[in-house]
Amino acid sequence: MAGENLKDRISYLGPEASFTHLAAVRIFPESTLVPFATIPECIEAVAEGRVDYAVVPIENALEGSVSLTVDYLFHEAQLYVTAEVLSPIGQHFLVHPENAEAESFEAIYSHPQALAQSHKFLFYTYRNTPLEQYSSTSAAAKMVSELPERPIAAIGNEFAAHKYGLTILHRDIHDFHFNHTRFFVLSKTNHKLEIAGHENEIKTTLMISPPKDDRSGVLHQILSVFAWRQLNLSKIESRPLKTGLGDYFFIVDVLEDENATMMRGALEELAAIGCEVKTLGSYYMYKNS
Ligand SMILES: O=C(O)C(=O)C[C@]1(C(=O)O)C=C[C@@H](O)C=C1
Repeated sequence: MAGENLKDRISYLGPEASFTHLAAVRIFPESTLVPFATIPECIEAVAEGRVDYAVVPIENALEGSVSLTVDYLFHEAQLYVTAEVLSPIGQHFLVHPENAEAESFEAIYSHPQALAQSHKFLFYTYRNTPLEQYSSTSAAAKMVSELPERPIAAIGNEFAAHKYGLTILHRDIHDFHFNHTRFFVLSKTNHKLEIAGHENEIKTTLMISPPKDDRSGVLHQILSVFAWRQLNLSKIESRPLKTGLGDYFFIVDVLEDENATMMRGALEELAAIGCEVKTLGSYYMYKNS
C-alpha cells in the first residue's frame, strides 16, 4: 500500500508536542492525530480498529528498548510495523516564565525515558530536587504551564516550550550528544508505508521464541540461519518470555524484505529447528530532522 490517506486516524502518546507527536507529524502531516495518555492505549486503539495507525517509541540510543512497547507487541497484540521514524532527541529544562529566576525547584517532572536520558545533568545540577515521573514530556510541560504558582520544572523538547509558553532554562541537557529514538508506525494489516523520502534500506523485525527443549547451542543455531544466507542483522535483543526465570525470546531486525527468497528460506528453517516466529513485517525508515 502506498502513501497516506488523508482520512487516516493516527494514535500517539499525547498531548501535542511530545516526541511521539513530532514523529507522527513526519509521516502523517495531513491526517487526524488522536492523542492518548499511555502507549498501551495507543496500541489498543489500532488493535481494536478505532484508529488506522499507532505511532509508538521502540528504542532510544541512550536507554535501549522501550520494553513496554516491545512486550505489548509480543504478548498482547498482533500488529505490523509499516514504517520506522528515526528522530533526534533534544531534552531541555523548561519552567514557567514567572519562575525563570527561581533559586530552586520543588520538583522536576517528565516521562521516565526523558528523566533517564538527562540523569547526569540532574544529578550534578539538581541533586536534591525530587524527580517525578509523568505520562509524557509534553504532559509535564503542559502541567508546568498551568501551575505558575508552583516553582516546578519539566523536561521536554523545544516545540513543547513554544506550545505551552515555557522558558528554556537549560538547553540540551541529555547526557550524550547522540540521542535518537526509533518509533514504529503500527497497523493491523501487513503492508509497507511508502511516502516520499524514505531510506533505501528495508528492514524486517522478527520475534523468535526458541524451542522449549532447552537444547544447548540454540542461539548459535538461530544465528546460523541468518549467517550462511548473508542476511545482515542490525539488532538482536532478548526479552523475558514471562514463563519462568531464564525463558527468553529474541527480537531480531534483519536488513532484508520478508518476501525475499533468502528470508523465506530462513523463516522455514527457523520453524524446522522448532522456533516459533512472530513477524512484524518489513518496512522503510524515515528520518526526522
Ligand atoms: O514523552 C514523550 O515525549 C514521548 O513521546 C515518549 C518518549 C519515550 O517513551 O521514549 C519518546 C521519545 C523520547 O525518547 C522520550 C520519551
